[in-house]
Amino acid sequence: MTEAVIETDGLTKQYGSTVAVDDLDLTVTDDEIYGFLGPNGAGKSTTIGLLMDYVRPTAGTVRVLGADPQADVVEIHDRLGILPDRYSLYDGHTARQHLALVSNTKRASDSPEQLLDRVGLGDVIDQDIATYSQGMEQRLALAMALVGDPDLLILDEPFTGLDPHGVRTVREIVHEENERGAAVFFSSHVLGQVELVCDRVGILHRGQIVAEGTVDDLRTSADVDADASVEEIFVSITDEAVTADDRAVEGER
Ligand SMILES: Nc1ncnc2c1ncn2[C@@H]1O[C@H](COP(=O)(O)OP(=O)(O)OP(=O)(O)O)[C@@H](O)[C@H]1O
Repeated sequence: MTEAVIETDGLTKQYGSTVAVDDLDLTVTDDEIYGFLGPNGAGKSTTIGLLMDYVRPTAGTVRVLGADPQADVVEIHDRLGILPDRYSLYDGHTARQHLALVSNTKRASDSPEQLLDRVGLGDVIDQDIATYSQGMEQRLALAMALVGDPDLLILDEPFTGLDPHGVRTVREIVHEENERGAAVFFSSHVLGQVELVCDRVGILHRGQIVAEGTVDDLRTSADVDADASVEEIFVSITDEAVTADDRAVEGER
């Protein structure tokens, strides 16, 4: 029997006249790898911010790991690993020190060597992170998300800045974590990787889910060829959503 690890009901976030997340009903279960896709500005990072209680909803509810992020933030953060879109690393400190910081907060006892080996940073564990490249920083941020064997991993654009080896490493880690028993929720623009990794995807457009299912489901429902790539499916579905919006605006005139 699966349980929901993410559940939103009518979730809405408005910034002035901009509706970043619009009446979103989203469910992710404890056994799945869910890809959260959408064009720039669709509301992916805002949704993740709402799950993490970095921002507060204008309307609707959120449950993460069965708890309310506004009330049970510590409990949730103890059981969750997050790779945010903008993370802070501290120049003058090593990767080992960064992991120790997260481990202390979570009262976890992971081996920093093992975690950094997994992300390909085993050789630079005691090097000042000021010397790290963008891809190395991204690998360290991923290692920090893995501390404490989380039940849920939320990864905002985990492939950013990574070379092909790094992309493969992330894919392997996502699978390993899922096999260990963690659910994985990640946003991505790297559409080629999505089919290789995700059990299910949701496509967000102007704060609303416009398509959801397995990549095969979406291929069948979208107006594309049977062998269409995820990119072709994505473009077809989001273009269709734009056309539907334009028609609705025309209808209002
Ligand atoms: N703090 C904020 N103040 C005002 N508007 C915001 C704020 N954060 C996000 N927005 C707006 O909300 C909408 C959704 O933004 P969000 O960053 O969630 O999209 P995204 O799907 O993550 O985009 P990207 O793929 O470019 O990272 C955009 O129109 C954005 O301009």
